[in-house]
Amino acid sequence: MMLEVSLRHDFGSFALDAAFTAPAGVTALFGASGSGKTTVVNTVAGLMRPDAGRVVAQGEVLLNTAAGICLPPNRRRIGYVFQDARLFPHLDVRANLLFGARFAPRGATGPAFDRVVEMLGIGALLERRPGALSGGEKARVAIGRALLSKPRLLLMDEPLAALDAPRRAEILPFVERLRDAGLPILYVSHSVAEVARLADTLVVLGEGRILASGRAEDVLADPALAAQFGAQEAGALLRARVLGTDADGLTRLQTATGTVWVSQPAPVGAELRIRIHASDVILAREAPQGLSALNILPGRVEKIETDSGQRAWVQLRMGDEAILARLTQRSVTALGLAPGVPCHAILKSVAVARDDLAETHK
Ligand SMILES: Nc1ncnc2c1ncn2[C@@H]1O[C@H](COP(=O)(O)OP(=O)(O)OP(=O)(O)O)[C@@H](O)[C@H]1O
Repeated sequence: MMLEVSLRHDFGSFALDAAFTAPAGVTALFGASGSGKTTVVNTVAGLMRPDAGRVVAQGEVLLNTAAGICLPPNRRRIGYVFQDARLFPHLDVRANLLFGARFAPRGATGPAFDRVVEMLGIGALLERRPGALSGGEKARVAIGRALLSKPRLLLMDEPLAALDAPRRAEILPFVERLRDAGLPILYVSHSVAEVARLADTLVVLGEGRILASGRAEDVLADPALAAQFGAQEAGALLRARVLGTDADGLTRLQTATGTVWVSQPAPVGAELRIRIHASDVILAREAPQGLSALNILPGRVEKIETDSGQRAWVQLRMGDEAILARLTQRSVTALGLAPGVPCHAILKSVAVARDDLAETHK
């Protein structure tokens, strides 16, 4: 286990009682404003000491209030990227980056200065002060500074929240590169699109409690949690591999249960995540004929969750994966949907998670 966190804290007006574990990869901490995300991240970083808590990173105990252990932030080997970058205004970019390097422990592994500068595309900015940088450039320098401290874990607290859509789209590939390089990341976000694109593990926080924690695709496809993600944003994540491009330009993808076509070009063999919004799914009991929709996948109803309106969330199981559909309760009754019933999902629209992000924030 890469990270184990448990904490209890009472602010008086707000109490937090949360525990989760995270394997390697990107763990997204998702929750509404005020649900306690920053408090969790600050506890991991050592910026906050909870009433009771335990934090273990890669086997090393960073906090154990019961045993009186609480390592100071600079001894935790954790990089922290804040929402507002927090660069030193009187230092140029080079000096800001070198400040991070001062905290790198002797013998720690991680990319060297030149590599970080190249990876983040900040070579032309080294002599500038933060006041002369755009929001996206500041974010990249803040990531660079954190990386140069050679952390064992990177904490990112809504690093893109202060940025506009084009700037966000510019930074995300860098975060993906860090993920692919194997750096464990705890990523705070309340954007479902960001979570769908980046997260391996998803932890959902609500009013100081953990509502769910597990593989991102399982949590996103859980009908009991769909309301947390919102009627517009809720939807499942499927893994797909690019098979090729058809003569008409559509890209053919292989998912666990069938072929899916998307309009975005992608190289053969690439592993993609596709995101299917629950509101873009129609269910049919029989395989439909004479329909313009290209993407139809077979599955079996697993769970149905009615909401307070006239709607319901239906989870369709497809082997190891699942799709979520938002239907009226009238349709659920008319189709005779119940757990175990075989069904076909007609996908009105399928988006590659990467392009989906840009679209969602347009
Ligand atoms: N030092 C403090 N004293 C009192 N209450 C606090 C303190 N820090 C946080 N809180 C309260 O704890 C709750 C959780 O705050 P926290 O910043 O962890 O939430 P969050 O999920 O990160 O929110 P956001 O997405 O808005 O940043 C809030 O109600 C906040 O007012």
